[in-house]
Amino acid sequence: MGVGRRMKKQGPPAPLDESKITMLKKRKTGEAEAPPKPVPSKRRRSNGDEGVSKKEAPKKKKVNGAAPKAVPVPMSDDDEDMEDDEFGDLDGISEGSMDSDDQVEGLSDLEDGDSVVDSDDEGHTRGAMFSDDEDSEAEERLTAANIEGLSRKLDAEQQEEEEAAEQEMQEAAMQTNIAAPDVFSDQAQQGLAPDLQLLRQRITDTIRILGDLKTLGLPGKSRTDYVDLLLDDICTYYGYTRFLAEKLFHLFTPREAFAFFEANETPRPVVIRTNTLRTNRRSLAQALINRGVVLEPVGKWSKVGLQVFESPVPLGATPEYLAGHYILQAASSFLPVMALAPQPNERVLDMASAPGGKTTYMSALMRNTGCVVANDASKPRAKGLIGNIHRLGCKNTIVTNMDARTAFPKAMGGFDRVLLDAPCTGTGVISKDPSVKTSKNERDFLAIPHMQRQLLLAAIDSVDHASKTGGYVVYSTCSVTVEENEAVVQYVLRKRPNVKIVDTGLGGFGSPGFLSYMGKTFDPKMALTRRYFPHRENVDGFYVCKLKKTAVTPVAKSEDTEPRSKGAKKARSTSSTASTDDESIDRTPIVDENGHAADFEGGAFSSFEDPQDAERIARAERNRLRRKGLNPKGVLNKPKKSKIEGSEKTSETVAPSEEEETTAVASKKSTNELKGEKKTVAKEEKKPATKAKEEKKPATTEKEEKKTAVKGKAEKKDKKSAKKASK
Ligand SMILES: C[S@@+](CC[C@H](N)C(=O)[O-])C[C@H]1O[C@@H](n2cnc3c(N)ncnc32)[C@H](O)[C@@H]1O
Repeated sequence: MGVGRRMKKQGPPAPLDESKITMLKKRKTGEAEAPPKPVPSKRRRSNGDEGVSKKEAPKKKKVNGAAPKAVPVPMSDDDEDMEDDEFGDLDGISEGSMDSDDQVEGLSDLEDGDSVVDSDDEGHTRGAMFSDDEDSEAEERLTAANIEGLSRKLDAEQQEEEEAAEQEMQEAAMQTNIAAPDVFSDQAQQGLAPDLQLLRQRITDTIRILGDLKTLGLPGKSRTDYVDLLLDDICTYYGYTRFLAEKLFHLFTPREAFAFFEANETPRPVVIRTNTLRTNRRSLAQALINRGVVLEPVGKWSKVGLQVFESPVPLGATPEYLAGHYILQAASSFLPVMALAPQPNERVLDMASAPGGKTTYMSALMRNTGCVVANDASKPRAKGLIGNIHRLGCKNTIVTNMDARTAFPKAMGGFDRVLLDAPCTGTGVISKDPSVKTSKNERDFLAIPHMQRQLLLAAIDSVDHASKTGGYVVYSTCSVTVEENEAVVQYVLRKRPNVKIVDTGLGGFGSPGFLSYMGKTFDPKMALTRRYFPHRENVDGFYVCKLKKTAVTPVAKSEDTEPRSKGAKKARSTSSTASTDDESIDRTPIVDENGHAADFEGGAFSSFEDPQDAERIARAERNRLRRKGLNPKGVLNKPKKSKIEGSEKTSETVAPSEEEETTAVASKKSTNELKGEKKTVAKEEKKPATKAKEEKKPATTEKEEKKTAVKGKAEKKDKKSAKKASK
């Protein structure tokens, strides 16, 4: 982060939005309109900043007029303090704090039951950050050093608010004065370079019309016409492919979709996570403020996050960074770990862990006890993971480099908890990686969810359901699409009736998972899963689901007979109920919700055997042919040709061959990502039936070749004898 580069460009990012929690709190207490209660004196800050409202803060800056000053504060916290910080650092935040009378029953802080405080409450001093009853002097110095930067931030925030208000007023005026605009009138301009301002205007107009189509819609124009136009405009304005724009658009109302696309154009706040194995948040904040960094706690929901507004030094190269006191980590990626809640002395698996943001957080929560197996299939990425583990001082961590789909639970199983932070399309992090806008196609949305399903089944099978302390799996992605989230969870619920969705424990932060989408309904408990959006919570788009395993997964016969690794055996034998391999295998067939036995043919991992999948695959195939300029009906209805003879697919061969292709895409993708995994991929790509066909192929060809050779010789002889005769 350069010196104020981003600040100059676009002002500071808005603080992470906790309004959901706050609103809940207000609703519950009925205090929404009530003025802030006076804070008990022992919790008040003693630096004279009490009552400094957001608006007053900038005045102070003018009076002082000085740059953020380095105020040396002794780093006196001992180990005890470090633990304090992780689990209690925000206790007693000054102006924002409430005494016990104010605490809202049932609305506890996410980590330790503190009441949740609205950071936007009037009278709440934003400068009051690190208050601690025992150390108010240190806090005072710390706040004084940070106040200048915070003031600047507030200035910019205020300006932003004023601009937004003005824009809103203009829009409102437009809405009342102007009749419904004819958004189709300037379509003739298509083909010319788009006037972005006009385009944006048309986007907002179309959204407004869609909000009240009956009154504002033109006669003869349907909702679909308006949605089509809007999607075209969104693609042109923001640079998405039509395919992805449509997919994302349908997650929201048109108005909210616009907010989502807009939010993808601005970066999320820079956040760092305090490594409590090395320091505590207060000491870290103090050290960074001394370097001129402007920051504040990320929000009441985390005890270890710091949101950085401005830094005159690169955050990835400070002495504190090099000493492993913190890691740069998006706020939303704290959430899966918080949901997993690994406990000291547990055995935990992080299935796809590089570069280790979550692994190292788990290790810290476990206070370097127990064991974290951090796996990643990519060797280069695993190197980064090892670097972070060393830098942050994680001593309870083992790094493995395997394809988690096939390696677990064969190589190791019986874990107390498993985190699967799955590889995904990244539609939640478009602001970080805008290439997603154009690079993700239909094929990705088949292959990636397929891989996610395989990984999640493996995650479930790797957990010890009888763990005394755990038995949990957390599934997360940084994508917002339903295919990669609810649909994956729904699939594994069907395949593994021995798991159920449980509360993530992340409180009111985020939105509930979808209960239905595009005509498909999901498990009612899907509402317990959490979704996070850039435009709602000002964090990267994320999905978190927590599952509890309630019984052993039956193992396919082929797996039963396979020798287990020593690690897996040991894990099983140490699990609280299972003393031998045999005992740990529950042979009762697992049935799905329709009473059908779960299908474990061909191993614990399923392939595209679902009718739902087959349908999607067939659709993808038709689209592929269309893209090639072929008529799918013509091609697919052609009589079946043998695979050896031609590459063209017939209707009978579509589903299986697409399956192979999709698996190959998934495998190819992982091969690209994962060097050194080629052997596994090759094995998966070749199915026995295909193999057999291919093995036959040389024999057939040999025969044909011989025939041709004999034929050729005979023809030559004929020609020679004909020549002789003519002579
Ligand atoms: C979303 S990233 C993980 C980020 C990580 N959890 C963190 O917090 O730093 C997904 C990871 O999955 C890995 N991956 C992809 N396919 C995999 C597979 N089949 N088995 C294990 N890891 C895989 C990728 O290499 C990538 O590092």
